[in-house]
Order: sequence, then C-alpha cells, then structure tokens
Amino acid sequence: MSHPILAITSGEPAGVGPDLCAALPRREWPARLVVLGDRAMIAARVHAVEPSVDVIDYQPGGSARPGAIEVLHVPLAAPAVPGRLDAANGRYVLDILDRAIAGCKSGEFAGMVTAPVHKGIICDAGVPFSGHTEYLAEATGTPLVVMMLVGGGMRVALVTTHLPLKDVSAAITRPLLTDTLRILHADLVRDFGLPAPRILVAGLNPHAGEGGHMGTEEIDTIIPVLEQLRAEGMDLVGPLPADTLFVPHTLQQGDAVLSMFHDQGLPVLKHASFGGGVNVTLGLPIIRTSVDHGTALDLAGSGRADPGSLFAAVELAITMAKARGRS
Ligand SMILES: NC(=O)c1ccc[n+]([C@@H]2O[C@H](COP(=O)([O-])OP(=O)(O)OC[C@H]3O[C@@H](n4cnc5c(N)ncnc54)[C@H](O)[C@@H]3O)[C@@H](O)[C@H]2O)c1
Ligand SMILES: N[C@H](C(=O)O)[C@H](O)COP(=O)(O)O
Repeated sequence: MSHPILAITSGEPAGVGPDLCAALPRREWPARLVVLGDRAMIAARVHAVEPSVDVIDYQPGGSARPGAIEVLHVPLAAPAVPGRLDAANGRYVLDILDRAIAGCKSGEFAGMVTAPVHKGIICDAGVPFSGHTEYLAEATGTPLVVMMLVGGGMRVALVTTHLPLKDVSAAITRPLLTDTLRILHADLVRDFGLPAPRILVAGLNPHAGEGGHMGTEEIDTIIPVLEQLRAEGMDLVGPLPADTLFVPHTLQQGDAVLSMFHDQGLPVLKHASFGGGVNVTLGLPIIRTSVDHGTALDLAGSGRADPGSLFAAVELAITMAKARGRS
C-alpha cells in the first residue's frame, strides 16, 4: 500500500497555522504532507521557528522529501503580519480551502487537515462564514455533516454547531436528530472500527427536562427519535442529563457522546484534551480532520504554539484514509 497524500491547509495567515506547519518534519509520517498557502509567507514563518527545514515547491506526481516541507502555492492578497488580522486576506483563506477541496474531490489528495481559520475576519471580508464544517458541506453538496471532536478518551459529536444559543432549540428537529445519528453511527462503524457503536445522547434541558417540568424537547423530539432508531438496531442511551453524562462512570459505557449544542459538549472535551484533540467532519464524501484550537493570535510568530493537535489531526486523517482504502 502506498502512502496517502494529505493537503494541510495553513489557515489564517495572522494565526498560528503557518507556524505549526514548521513542526511537521519532526516526525516521519506514513503520508506525504502538502502544505497549502503562500510560499514566501510559509517559508518565512517556518524559518523563524525551524531555520534548518527546507521549504520546497509541491510537484504533483513527485514524491515526499523527508525533512522538507512541500508547499502548494496559494498567493496572499496582502502581506500577513502575525497576530494582526486583515480582512484583505479573508478570500485567501477560502482560496486555500477551495484548492484543497478540489484536490480531495479529484483524488489528488486522500484528505485534508485544516489549521485554524478566523471566522470573524472572513465574514468581515464579505463572505458569510460560520466554520469549515458548514463550508465543506456546501462545497461538496452534502446536505448534512456532523462535527465530532476526539480527545481525552472521548468522542463528542454535535447536533447543532455554529449558531446562536437562542436558535438551538428550534433547530433540533426530528429529521435533523435522526439524520445526525445515522451519520454518526455509520462513520463510527466505517472509520473508527466500531461495528456496533453505543452512543450516549444528551438531553437539551437541565436534567434532561425533568419529565417535562424543565422543557419538553426531550419528550417531543429526542425520545421519539431514539425509540425509532433503537427499533432499527442502533444502540442508543438517553436522553441523559448532560451534567452527569460526562462523569467517567457513565462516559465509559459508550463509544461516543451526542451533544445537542456546541458548548454542551466541547468544553468538557477541550478541558480534557486541549492541544491534543482532533475535530473531524463526519458525513462528507472527503476526509477532513482539523486541530481542536483556534488561531491563537497571541502566539502567532512566537514559536510557542503547541503542534500536538495538528499531529493528532494528521494521524487521524491517515487512519481514515487507510480505513477507506485511500492509501
Ligand atoms: N479549526 C478552526 O478553524 C478553529 C477552531 C477553534 C476556533 N477557531 C477560531 O479561532 C479564533 C480564535 O478563537 P479563540 O480565541 O476562542 O480560541 P484559540 O484556540 O485561538 O485560543 C484560546 C487559547 O488557547 C491558546 N492556544 C490555542 N492554540 C494553541 C496552541 N496550538 N498551542 C498553545 N496554545 C494555544 C491561545 O493562545 C489562547 O490562550 C476564532 O475566530 C474561532 O472561531 C477556529
Ligand atoms: N467548533 C470548532 C471547535 O470548537 O474546535 C471550531 O469552531 C472549528 O469549527 P470548524 O471545523 O467548523 O471550522
């Protein structure tokens, strides 16, 4: 089996993404890693952190050169200053993603691993953008994808992702919950080697609604969906009160958790694993993994950003590529 070729999108140029790429040659990867971004900017940021690392042009059809960083050039629109966001480069960040997505669709890349982007500055550039997850769904014509973070011994998937808290309840419908569980179940089987995954499903309200006295979404939406999918053979536990779902004794009884909204599940996971976790988009026709952290503008250009999460994201992408026969 040959090694997969992975696109590493360097992300927001004012953030830590380009710095993290400098750490990639520290390991011998069973993959060819191609960094997408502005060649001169990447070289400058890499050499500020790792002066001895060679930065070379990516040659399609070529082969990996151990110890060097291969760059697929995507030109900046404006000079990038570490720590200083510039809306002029909002489109640049999306150009990188578009090139990686095109390469994944065509088979040039086995998958893509994303360094962090800054959602706000892309919106400021005039492009409504709520995250890679939603952008990838649209770019690949996928009606529904599922965000899952992996780390600290946990897998935490979300029913809703980047939307205001006030809109969460209305967004959680029976069709959305049903389809989310189907995608989560299918991808746990395919990519995570779990033939019969047990999924712990959180309630939405305190104490999972306390029998309807603290909210009725559990009774109206969550319980009927779980009953229907259990009848089809899925192993689902819940709805469980979210405050005690993450107690180790409960957590160890499942293979993954399904949280109803972003900050119900992710703070727990990030508390346990920040800097070593992975964000993976389930349900896509392509492989996409990501770091678990943001642009860390305060650390950009300092050489102090921890590459642990990027390493974990690359590892998971390689594992998924093997599971899908993309090596
Ligand atoms: N995958 C992604 O693209 C992604 C993920 C999360 C957040 N974001 C975006 O990043 C931007 C900034 O978000 P934020 O400030 O909430 O979170 P952040 O993760 O950028 O920063 C939170 C804290 O963690 C530290 N930190 C982050 N990454 C680190 C690393 N690799 N090593 C050491 N310390 C690190 C930062 O210095 C900061 O103190 C926002 O626009 C957010 O939407 C993007
Ligand atoms: N929700 C993610 C997290 O907290 O790590 C992050 O915002 C990145 O999301 P995308 O993968 O959709 O960019």
